[in-house]
Amino acid sequence: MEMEEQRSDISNLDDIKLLVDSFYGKVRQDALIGPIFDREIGNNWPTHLEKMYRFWQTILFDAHTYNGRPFPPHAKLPIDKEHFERWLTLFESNLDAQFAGPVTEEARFRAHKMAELFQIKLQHIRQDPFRPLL
Ligand code: HEM
Repeated sequence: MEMEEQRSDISNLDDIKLLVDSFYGKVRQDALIGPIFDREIGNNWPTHLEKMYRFWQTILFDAHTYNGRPFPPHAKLPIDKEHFERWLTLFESNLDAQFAGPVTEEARFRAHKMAELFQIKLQHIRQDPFRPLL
């Protein structure tokens, strides 16, 4: 007999930790974007992961544990369309391998929106670095 698929939705902080840890585990192994993260983050992975738990907790559960500004750390990175596409591919395959449901769909939607917004902002600064960012 075939096993029924039993993915449940993202429903608590432990789920978010699992999502974030497994995603960045894959990111670090990726030949295209892994080195960019590792060069910037160096020994600060635990801090970055903590920040990302808070970020997703704030977005998905309306728990206001993140109050940073997501864009500035990306402003000077050598990232383009292909890097964002890879980021999203890894994010979605990792997401779908573990979770399913409305909160999962919200995570997918927000990841795409942020990637889109970051690319618009990057294009804007690269056109004219002296124009104010925000
Ligand atoms: C290839 C694309 C990307 C690269 C290379 C990248 C890389 C980075 C790096 C190096 C940092 C700074 C880490 C640190 O020093 O703590 C960072 C922070 C962050 N990234 Fe990305 N990122 C990418 C795409 C995205 C996307 C699509 C999202 C959308 C969810 C995102 C969300 C964030 C957030 C929320 C922070 C923390 C900002 C803060 O408060 O300091 N990133 N990212």
